[in-house]
Amino acid sequence: MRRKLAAGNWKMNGLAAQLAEIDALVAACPAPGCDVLICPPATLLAPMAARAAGSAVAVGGQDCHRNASGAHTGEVSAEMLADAGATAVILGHSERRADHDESDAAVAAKTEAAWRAGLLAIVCVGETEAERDAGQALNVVSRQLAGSLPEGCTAANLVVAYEPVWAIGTGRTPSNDDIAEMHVHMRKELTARFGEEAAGMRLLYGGSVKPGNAAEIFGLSDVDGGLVGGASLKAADFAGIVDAAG
Ligand SMILES: O=C[C@H](O)COP(=O)(O)O
Repeated sequence: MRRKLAAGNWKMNGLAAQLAEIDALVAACPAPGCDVLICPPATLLAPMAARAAGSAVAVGGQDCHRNASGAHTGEVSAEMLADAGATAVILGHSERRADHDESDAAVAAKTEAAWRAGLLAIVCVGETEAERDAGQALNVVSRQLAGSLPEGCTAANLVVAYEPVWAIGTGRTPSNDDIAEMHVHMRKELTARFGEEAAGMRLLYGGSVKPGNAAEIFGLSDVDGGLVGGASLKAADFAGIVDAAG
């Protein structure tokens, strides 16, 4: 039985004043029925981890460099994330693939870096609207999985997040049938490559998840929780999504 995961991605949002939302989330989720993770901007990681210490809310990073340290101005390593209190890191988000030209190979290298630092890697995949319209969604995700996942993926070190690019921040979501089809497809691909281990890997859906649609989406075949952007910024909204996952 896979324990569901409700993961929040604050993206480039949040100043110190917003740490009050973590206090509220911790108070609202004393004993959640799923794993709960918030990935703030790097500037808030350490203070957020300190405030969430001892609670059911874990914190994670939004990206990491492939190297542990060195002359890479502006970058943050997986070791630094772990040092700041992170237990997980989002990798290969479509915004990073688009804004920073991250290739599948770069995402695979970052995944290995995350493991080196003891972090859970949450690897994102997903098609554009043009790719879906062209009937290529399954193929695109297969290709991304093949290139972005290194050897050695296990249920304990990997989560895959399916985020159709056109559903992110738009209020639009695929049909339930399309979400289920993709998740079943991903499980099949992961099983072909990683064998029985794939049965325990958690597959998240992301893209316009809200308290109002979370329970329905999380109830679909092979959907093991969500990666949530906008609706993770307010504790009241995210607590509703945590409830839906539990
Ligand atoms: O990482 C989160 C996703 O990009 C989803 O964002 P959203 O919930 O604001 O659509």
